[in-house]
Amino acid sequence: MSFLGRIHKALVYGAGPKDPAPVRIGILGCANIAPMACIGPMSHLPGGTAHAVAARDVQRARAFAAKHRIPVVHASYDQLLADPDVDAVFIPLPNGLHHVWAIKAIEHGKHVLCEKPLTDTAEQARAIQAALQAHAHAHPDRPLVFAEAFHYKMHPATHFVLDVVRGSVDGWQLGRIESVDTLFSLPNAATPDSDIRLNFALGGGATMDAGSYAVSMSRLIAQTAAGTADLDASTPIVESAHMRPWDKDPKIDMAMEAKLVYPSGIRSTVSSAFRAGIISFKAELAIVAEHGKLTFSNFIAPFAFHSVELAKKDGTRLSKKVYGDEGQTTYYYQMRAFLNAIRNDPASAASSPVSLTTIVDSIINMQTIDSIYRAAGFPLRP
Ligand SMILES: NC(=O)C1=CN([C@@H]2O[C@H](COP(=O)(O)OP(=O)(O)OC[C@H]3O[C@@H](n4cnc5c(N)ncnc54)[C@H](OP(=O)(O)O)[C@@H]3O)[C@@H](O)[C@H]2O)C=CC1
Ligand SMILES: O=C1OC[C@@H](O)[C@H](O)[C@H]1O
Repeated sequence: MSFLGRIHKALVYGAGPKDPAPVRIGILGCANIAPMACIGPMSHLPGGTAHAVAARDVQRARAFAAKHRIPVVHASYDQLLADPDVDAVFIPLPNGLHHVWAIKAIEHGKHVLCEKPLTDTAEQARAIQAALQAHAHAHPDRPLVFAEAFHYKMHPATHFVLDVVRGSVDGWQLGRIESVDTLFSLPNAATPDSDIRLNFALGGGATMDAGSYAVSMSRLIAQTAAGTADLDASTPIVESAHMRPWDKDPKIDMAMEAKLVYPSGIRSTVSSAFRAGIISFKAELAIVAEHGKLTFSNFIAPFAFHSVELAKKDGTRLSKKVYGDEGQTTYYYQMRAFLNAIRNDPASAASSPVSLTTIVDSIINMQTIDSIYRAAGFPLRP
C-alpha cells in the first residue's frame, strides 16, 4: 500500500458493518489523541464501537461526539463509568490522572486501555495492580483486560525487528547483542508552554512522555534478546541519568539521557527530548551486535514511514520496510488486540505476535522511569 493509502487509512474513518454485539467503548475526555488512537481504529474494526464520551464540560463532549459520531454523551467521567452499556474505557487523560481513573474504571468492572505512561510513579502502577487483583478476587467469572497503550509494539515493522533479535530471519542474524540505544525527540511546536506535557502537577516531563516509549522499546529488545518470559530480563539498573531542565519550571525535564544495564549485560542509552528543533521528530532504535548494527527509524509511527537497516561487519547492508497487508496504524493493531482480548477470541488473538502490555510490565517501566528521575536528581511526579 502506498504512503498516501496508509495516511488515508490513518485519518479517514471506516464505515464497515459491526458485529451483532460489538464491545462498547467509553472515552474519558475529548483528548487530541482520542481520534487517532481510539475512534479511528474502532471505525475499521467490526468488533468494537466508540459508544460514549465524557468531558469536564458537557458542551465540549457534545461537540466532540457530534464531530466523531459517538452516540452517547456523559456530563462527567464518573457518569460514564456508571453507564452499564459501556464495556470498556479508553483513558487519554493527562498522565497524572491516569491512576485515579484507571482504578475507578476497574472498580466499575470496565476493561481499560490507558494511555502511556501508565502513571506518575511505580507506586501508583502497583495500586492499579492491587485494584485488578481485588476485582479478579471478587469477580472471578468476569476477568478484566487492562493495558497501557504502547501501540508501537503492535505494528508488523516492530514484529520484524523482534524476529531479527530472536535470530529467526534468514540473513539478518545479529549474534550477541552488546547495546540497545533508543531516542525519541519531539519538535519545538509539540510542547507549547501550556501543554500538559510541561505541567509537573499533571505528570509532565520528557522522560514521562517521549521517554516512556524509549524505555519501553529498550526493555522490549532486552526482553526479546533474553528469550524468556521472565520480566526480570527487562528490569534494568539505571547507572546514570542527565537532564536539561525547563527554565520556566526546573522540575520539568526538557531532555534526558539515561544509561541502563540489563541482567544479560546489554547496555542501553535511553534518550528523550522536547523542543529538539523545528522539525526534529525522531524515534530511533539502534542495536549494536556481534555481526553488525541494526537501526529502526521511526519506531513510534512506523505506519507512516520507517526503515529497518542492518549494516553488517562484513560490509553487507540490508534494508527492509514492513507495512503489513492491511497498511493499518499501530493504534489499529493495538485496538484489535484489545478487542480480541476482551472478546476472548483465541483465533484472532493469535493474530498479534506481541501481546498487549501487562500490568507487571507497566510497573517495571514506571520503576525504570522513577529510577531515571532519581539518578538525575529530579523529583518524581506527584
Ligand atoms: N499514544 C499516543 O500516540 C499518544 C499518547 N498520548 C497520551 O495521551 C494522553 C493525553 O494526551 P493528549 O491527547 O495530547 O492531551 P490533551 O491535552 O489533548 O487531552 C487531555 C484531556 O484530558 C482531560 N483533562 C482532564 N483534566 C485535565 C486537566 N486538569 N488539564 C488538562 N486536561 C485535562 C481533557 O478532557 P476534557 O476537558 O474534554 O474532559 C483533555 O481533553 C497523555 O497521557 C499522553 O501521554 C498523547 C499523544 C499521543
Ligand atoms: O505518545 C506520544 O506520542 C507521540 C508524541 O507526539 C506525543 O508527545 C506523545 O505523547
